[in-house]
Amino acid sequence: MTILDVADLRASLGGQEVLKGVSLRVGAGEFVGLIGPNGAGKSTLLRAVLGLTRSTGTVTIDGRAARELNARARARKISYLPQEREIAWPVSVERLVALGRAPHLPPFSRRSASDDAAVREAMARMEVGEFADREATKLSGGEKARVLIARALAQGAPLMLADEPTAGLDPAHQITLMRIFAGLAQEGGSVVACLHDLGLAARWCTRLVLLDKGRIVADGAPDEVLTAQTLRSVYNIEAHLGSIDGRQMVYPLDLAEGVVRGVRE
Ligand SMILES: Nc1ncnc2c1ncn2[C@@H]1O[C@H](COP(=O)(O)OP(=O)(O)OP(=O)(O)O)[C@@H](O)[C@H]1O
Repeated sequence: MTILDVADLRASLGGQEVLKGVSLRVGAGEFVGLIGPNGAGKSTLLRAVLGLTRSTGTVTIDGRAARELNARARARKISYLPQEREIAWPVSVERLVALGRAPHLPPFSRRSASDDAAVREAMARMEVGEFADREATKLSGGEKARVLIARALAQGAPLMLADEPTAGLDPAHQITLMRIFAGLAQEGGSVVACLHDLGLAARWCTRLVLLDKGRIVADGAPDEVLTAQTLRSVYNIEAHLGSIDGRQMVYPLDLAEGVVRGVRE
């Protein structure tokens, strides 16, 4: 079942065409890592899917044209974790996570028991329960990131779009998050996450989509996408490639034109 269908998406920012005809289908059960160098257009692609950046082409979400969905209906279909981790309001962590349930609540109604359960579960998953009563603006950068991820998880939409979700997280919480996203996919959900850590992307994603200069240049299983040649031509790096437990392993070593001593492909 296709949850997201993007066809010939084009977007321009500051007079430059940033997305140059991107087409992508994401099915239930997929954990897609959207990778590519800085400025490739990854965030713009997520924002265009959400209707936050003007674009041409078509976006279909769970069988319905995205343009026909109002903001609430869209938020029931897509959880979004933006790249910016600013928290504007001095509310408690628990209240902030609970905002994730807002698209599910009829106007002026209180949260139901199942909303409360979703909030508790999301907080437990991201291990933010211990600071439930603290003011969210006063947390550390990584703690704020975990709270915002918990809010996106509480939203409980079938599609999660996450922009650099592991940024600012310590290694244990990065792995926790990748496990959670892999778990969402295994339960039949879909995740598209912009990632710069190719090691995490290779290990946990079921599929990688490599964007470069506004175009998809590779799309497939991690070991098909992360080849020595693509790493050189798109990222300008040499990397050690291998496999652990049958999954692709990537360790960036040096710039492609740099001298890499003692390592042979
Ligand atoms: N508001 C804007 N006005 C003008 N140009 C913009 C704007 N936002 C983004 N861009 C440009 O569009 C291009 C794509 O940006 P985008 O943020 O989508 O890239 P990205 O792949 O997410 O990069 P990164 O990995 O650095 O986050 C970049 O060249 C960027 O400078």
